[in-house]
Amino acid sequence: MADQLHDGDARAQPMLEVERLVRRLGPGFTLGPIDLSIGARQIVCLVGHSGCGKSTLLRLIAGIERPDSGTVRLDGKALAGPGVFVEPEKRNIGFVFQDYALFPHLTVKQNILFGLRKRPREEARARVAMLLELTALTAMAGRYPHMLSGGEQQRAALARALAPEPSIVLMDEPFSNLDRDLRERVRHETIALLRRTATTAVIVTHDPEEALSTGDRIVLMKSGQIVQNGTGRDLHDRPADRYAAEFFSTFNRVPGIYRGGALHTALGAFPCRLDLAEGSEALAFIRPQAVCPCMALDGLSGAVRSRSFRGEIEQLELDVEGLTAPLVMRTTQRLNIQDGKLRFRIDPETVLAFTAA
Ligand SMILES: Nc1ncnc2c1ncn2[C@@H]1O[C@H](COP(=O)(O)OP(=O)(O)OP(=O)(O)O)[C@@H](O)[C@H]1O
Repeated sequence: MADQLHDGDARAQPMLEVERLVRRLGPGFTLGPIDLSIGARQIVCLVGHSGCGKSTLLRLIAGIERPDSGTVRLDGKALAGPGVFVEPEKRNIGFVFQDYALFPHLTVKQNILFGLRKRPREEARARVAMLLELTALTAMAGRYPHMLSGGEQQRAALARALAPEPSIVLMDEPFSNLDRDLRERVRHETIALLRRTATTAVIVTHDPEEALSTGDRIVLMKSGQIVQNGTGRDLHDRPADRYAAEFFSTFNRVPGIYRGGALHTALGAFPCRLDLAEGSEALAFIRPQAVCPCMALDGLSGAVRSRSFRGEIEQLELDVEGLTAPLVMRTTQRLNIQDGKLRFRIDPETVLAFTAA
């Protein structure tokens, strides 16, 4: 699988290394200290809610912003650190901005050629032709940016960023200007292109699904810090804390008491390990799809408060004795509910437990 393949690369050959990186922005926000290592050919998604510092970290790597302390190293060469600061244009880093920032007065071809000014003419021409073909823009080479669709502009911006053969490409919310359908297709094409050209990339997004489906690794940030760094499966299935859990999924939060290595709730006891004293309050995080309809008479039961059919799945809210909030259930089963009551069980495999505070 791609995940494992690229994970292996990260350990063998770190390409971008960020160590103890700190940037203070005014009195209210400090980024870091950040430690991050990215392997060659990895695609890393930087995610987190608005204002958590994703763009600031990207700008520090690019050199658009200067760190207060810490180091940035690319291919073993220090770009920022004590007594060192390499200007952005000398970093061998490609950048794709949210608005693509194509030069409006230059054609697609001229935009791509821009980063190749110092190359011999023939070599630059050949490279532009290759990139136009890769991005399926050959027929549009003579058009100006305003004559392109959003998806085409995005591809042109990527071609321009890839032209000088950068060590790494940084992309800040590169798909957010596209509408939903186009967004998925352009994202797919972009990732395929990054793979085909064996490009290392860091992509900023605030969209959890986009991160899960795009990144070999996901770096989740909160208030200027990295909360968790791992594969999509790690972050989705084994979130480090409540913030990480709730960033990627919705949950029923069911209160309970931690005792004897299990969380005892109104829905049963769930084995878990928490750094809490016996008898402490804690929360079970139960995914709606872990609430499963069942026939067993000794199972749990709830009164159906609402039903919402959504095509592939149906979402229900159940009033369950001992719970103050309705329990949300999502199922692909077609339910035949008599007398407004439903029996269910909880799949304990996916239940998470967190401290209540
Ligand atoms: N030049 C600046 N001076 C002071 N504060 C700043 C400056 N630039 C950004 N900030 C603050 O730093 C924090 C991080 O900003 P940043 O743009 O890195 O977040 P982000 O995670 O990329 O957010 P978004 O998803 O909304 O783009 C925010 O609270 C922002 O208001």
